[in-house]
Amino acid sequence: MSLPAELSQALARFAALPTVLVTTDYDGVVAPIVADPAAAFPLPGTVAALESLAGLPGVTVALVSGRDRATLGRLSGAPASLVTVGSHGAEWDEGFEGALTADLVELRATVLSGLTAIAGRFPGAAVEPKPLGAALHVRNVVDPSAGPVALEEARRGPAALPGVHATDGKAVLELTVLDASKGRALQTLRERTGAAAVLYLGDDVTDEKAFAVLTEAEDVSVKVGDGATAARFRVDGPVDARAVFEELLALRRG
Ligand SMILES: O=P(O)(O)OC[C@H]1O[C@H](O[C@H]2O[C@H](CO)[C@@H](O)[C@H](O)[C@H]2O)[C@H](O)[C@@H](O)[C@@H]1O
Repeated sequence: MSLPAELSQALARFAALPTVLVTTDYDGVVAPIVADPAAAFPLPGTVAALESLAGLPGVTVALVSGRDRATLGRLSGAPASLVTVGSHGAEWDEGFEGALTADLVELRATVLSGLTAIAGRFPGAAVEPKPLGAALHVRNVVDPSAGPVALEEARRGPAALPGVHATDGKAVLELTVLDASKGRALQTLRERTGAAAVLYLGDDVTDEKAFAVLTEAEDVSVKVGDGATAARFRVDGPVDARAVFEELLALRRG
């Protein structure tokens, strides 16, 4: 598989830097999009390439996902050498980015029950509980015209509660009680590693916050799939994303 020439050139410049941070979204990039969120497993070879990159001097690799961190670890099978950041940037190895107070725990329970009630009225809808909130999935709603109606009910209901943060995704509305940003997560990782440049691949609207902070000269932002984006480069899907990691690995190994 050959990548766009300009992307390959950017990867070559990136690979030549002393310290780099390789980051990626999970669903839609490492794992192809599938109907069942619990069955979204990595494309063969992608995690192996990331693990090999993480084993090279001067390279840090991180998965930055909307998934809760435990699920991200389980589904991805990521080895300990990969940093994992969950809940759209709010969930780290050391805990949440912010305090989950008793009030927020109660608010999270309200959000979960509100979304569950809505899902119960739309056959095929499902709720994915997360430590900081929940996601309402409508990909499998039986009546295709009903999915947007369910999402709109959620927007006008639980999403409108004070203190609730809503994020749109692919056939999903995610509600959290702590504000989170993949962009902030990348900035934190950049500071912690002292990396000269950051690579990030993402496929969804939430990834735009990550692309927005990749403003250094040798940063490389790659949109995976269709849709408006601020990323500098675009590839078609997870197979191409794997090719990006494999090409970077070959370049870095020299
Ligand atoms: O930030 P990401 O790693 O991309 O995670 C975003 C959300 O991905 C998952 O939902 C999406 O993928 C599912 C599996 O392919 C698909 O069935 C669903 O329609 C998509 O919205 C995940 O379930 C969410 O928790 C993540 O936040």
